[in-house]
Amino acid sequence: MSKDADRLVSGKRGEEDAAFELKLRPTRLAEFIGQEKAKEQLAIALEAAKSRGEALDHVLLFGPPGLGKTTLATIIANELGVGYQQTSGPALQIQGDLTAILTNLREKQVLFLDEIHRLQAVLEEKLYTALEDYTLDIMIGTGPSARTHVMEIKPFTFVAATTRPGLLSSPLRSRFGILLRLEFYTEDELRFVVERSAEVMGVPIDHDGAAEIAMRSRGTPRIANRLLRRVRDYAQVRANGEITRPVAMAALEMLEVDAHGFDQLDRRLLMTIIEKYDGGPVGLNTLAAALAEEQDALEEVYEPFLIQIGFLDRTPRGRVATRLAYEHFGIEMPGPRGLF
Ligand SMILES: Nc1ncnc2c1ncn2[C@@H]1O[C@H](COP(=O)(O)OP(=O)(O)OP(=O)(O)O)[C@@H](O)[C@H]1O
Repeated sequence: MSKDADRLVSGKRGEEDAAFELKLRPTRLAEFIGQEKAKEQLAIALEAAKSRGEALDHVLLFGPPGLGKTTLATIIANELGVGYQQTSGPALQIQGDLTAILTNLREKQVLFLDEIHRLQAVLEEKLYTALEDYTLDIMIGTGPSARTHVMEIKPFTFVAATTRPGLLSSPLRSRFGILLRLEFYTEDELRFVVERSAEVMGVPIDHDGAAEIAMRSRGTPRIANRLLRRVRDYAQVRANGEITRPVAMAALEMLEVDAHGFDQLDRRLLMTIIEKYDGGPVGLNTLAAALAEEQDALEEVYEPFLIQIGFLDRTPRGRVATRLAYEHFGIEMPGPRGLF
């Protein structure tokens, strides 16, 4: 498991998350909290496809990890009443794997491909005709006598997810009719997520306890659910089992998750920019080296939330700590730079 997935406040799925997520995952669109824009767009497309009796257009879901992309893919299949199959870019290694999946598709089913930005280029090209007109070019034989056979496959709905839409080629992007961007959740929405999960898990929690967990969950349901599990343990061992605000606060303090949901790594990231690079700008690769972290993890997982809450700026010359970041750490911001 990567270092990042070990973090309590990472949006990436860790091993322990998987089993819980199966239980906690909403199964219908009406149970899916928040993401109103994406939900409305999807609801209309679903109804239209159902009334025409056709396969739903291909869907691209994008946004930071843990916001509900996999959940939405399963909801799409449930709402359409069709089969669901899941794979991922890194899992597909050879052409034969993809061919086998595509030729075994059932009518109008959903095929979900996670991390599509990590799909190999040869496999991506193979997908083009499958997505465009439900056909597959299959090579028969080798050498000069090789022939291409065009094979028909069943109409299906391709649902792909990515945290890095910018890495997709334009021919691939153009094959999706429905593009859904998932945003960070508000604290109120996350409170609902926490209350709903607590109910499913049979954990007593009051309104304020749920609000405290929501506030520290970095706009991300996966983190909210993970913090809820840790706070539940604390409540059972150190309190009477019920999660109230003081119990949640004490548990999260012990876990070193602060009021913004920052953990040590966020603090280290911002403090490195402030102290070592005078607040920035500092290039992503330099920053990654200074923190001994992977560039991808910084860009995909840590930065989006810090940017969203206005603590970090991504400029053409590099990353910059903002006034809010200085204020958070009680450090005076240096005066305007580059005047002389
Ligand atoms: N809108 C929501 N309402 C309630 N629970 C949600 C919602 N979105 C996500 N969750 C919860 O958060 C967990 C993570 O969601 P999901 O696995 O769909 O994230 P993801 O965006 O696909 O992440 P990744 O791309 O890392 O797989 C799920 O178990 C689900 O319980």
